[in-house]
Amino acid sequence: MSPQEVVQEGSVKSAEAGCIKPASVQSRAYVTFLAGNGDYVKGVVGLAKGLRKVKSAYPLVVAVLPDVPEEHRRILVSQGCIIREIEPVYPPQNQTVFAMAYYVITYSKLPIWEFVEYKKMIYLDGDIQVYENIDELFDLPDGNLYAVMDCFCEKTWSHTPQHKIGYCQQCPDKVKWPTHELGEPPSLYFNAGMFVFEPSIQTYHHLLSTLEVTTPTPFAEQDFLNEYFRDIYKPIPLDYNLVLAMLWRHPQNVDLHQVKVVHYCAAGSKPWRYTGKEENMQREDIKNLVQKWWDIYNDSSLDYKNQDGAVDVDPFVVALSEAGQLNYITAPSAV
Ligand SMILES: O=c1ccn([C@@H]2O[C@H](COP(=O)(O)OP(=O)(O)O[C@H]3O[C@H](CO)[C@H](O)[C@H](O)[C@H]3O)[C@@H](O)[C@H]2O)c(=O)[nH]1
Ligand SMILES: O[C@H]1[C@H](O)[C@@H](O)[C@H](O)[C@@H](O)[C@H]1O
Ligand SMILES: [Mn+2]
Repeated sequence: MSPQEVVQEGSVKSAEAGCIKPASVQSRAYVTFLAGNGDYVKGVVGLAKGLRKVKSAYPLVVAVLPDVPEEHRRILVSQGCIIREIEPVYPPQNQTVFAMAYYVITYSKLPIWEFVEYKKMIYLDGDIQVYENIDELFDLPDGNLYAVMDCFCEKTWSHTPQHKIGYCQQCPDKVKWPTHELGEPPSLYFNAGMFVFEPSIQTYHHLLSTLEVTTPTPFAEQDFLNEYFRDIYKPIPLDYNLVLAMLWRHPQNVDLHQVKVVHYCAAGSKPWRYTGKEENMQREDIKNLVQKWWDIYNDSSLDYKNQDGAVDVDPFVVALSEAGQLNYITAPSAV
């Protein structure tokens, strides 16, 4: 039997466990985003293997831009991922200087709202690793966007009033927000490398039409999503997206033993590019976390083909998947 099975009305049969899951549970997936022909594909392979290691019950969908080469798509399918090609989304023309020049491509994350064959999804950046099962987040009440609060202390934030006065929402009592001079403190702000959301075509169209009249800002789609979802944003514990700078900026807020998800976003921390030369990269905790990522990436027992019950992927299914035609077909559970 092929691992991919067509969703029948109401329920789906899992090839691995042979059990019937209600449609409401089956229509859940993790989703990540991949652009270009560079090395981020390694991050996504690591993520697929990490989700498998923690026995996540849901597949990993990879939203790929047209510039992701065939070879990379094949690698991802062979790791049990579902490939969905998306069209790029561009911000309006502007002179904006992004915090990182390449953040211009992260607006292309927005088409994941079109994946309405899933009722609920958890978005994860390709530079994230999942060390404990987080499937429970799918059970959070509908109607909100859930994510972890960001930290404003790194240099990338130096353009903001928060950074300039030393205020951070992670530690709001350390330097108090000067309400007398600046009015109300800024709304809670999430890191957009991880969030729980509900796909919706209506929301997608509204996101695009709003983007057309929104001036780009340094944190690109992260700023945009924060503004757009301001009223329904609900913070979740930082264990679900440890932004690495928290380790040296707010160590009192972090208990590494509790952390389930690590986001290798600090400068120099992407495991597949790690040299140890950048600031803070010689810390023992960072070296351990980079090693932990490699341990999963290099563990061949976590390759999809080596999983009990996994079947070699049918090349025809691969081709269809690459063409973006498999919207209504599920991947095996646990990616
Ligand atoms: O060449 C690239 C660059 C990025 N990506 C994808 O885009 C994601 C975002 O890039 P980074 O993870 O390098 O960026 P940061 O973690 O520093 O960025 C943070 O800020 C960004 C824009 O402000 C986005 O919101 C991003 O999701 C958020 O985690 C990557 O994980 C990856 O999934 C690629 O596929 N190829
Ligand atoms: O999303 C960005 C990014 O992940 C940065 O690397 C980090 O410094 C941030 O605080 C942030 O907002
Ligand atoms: Mn990231």
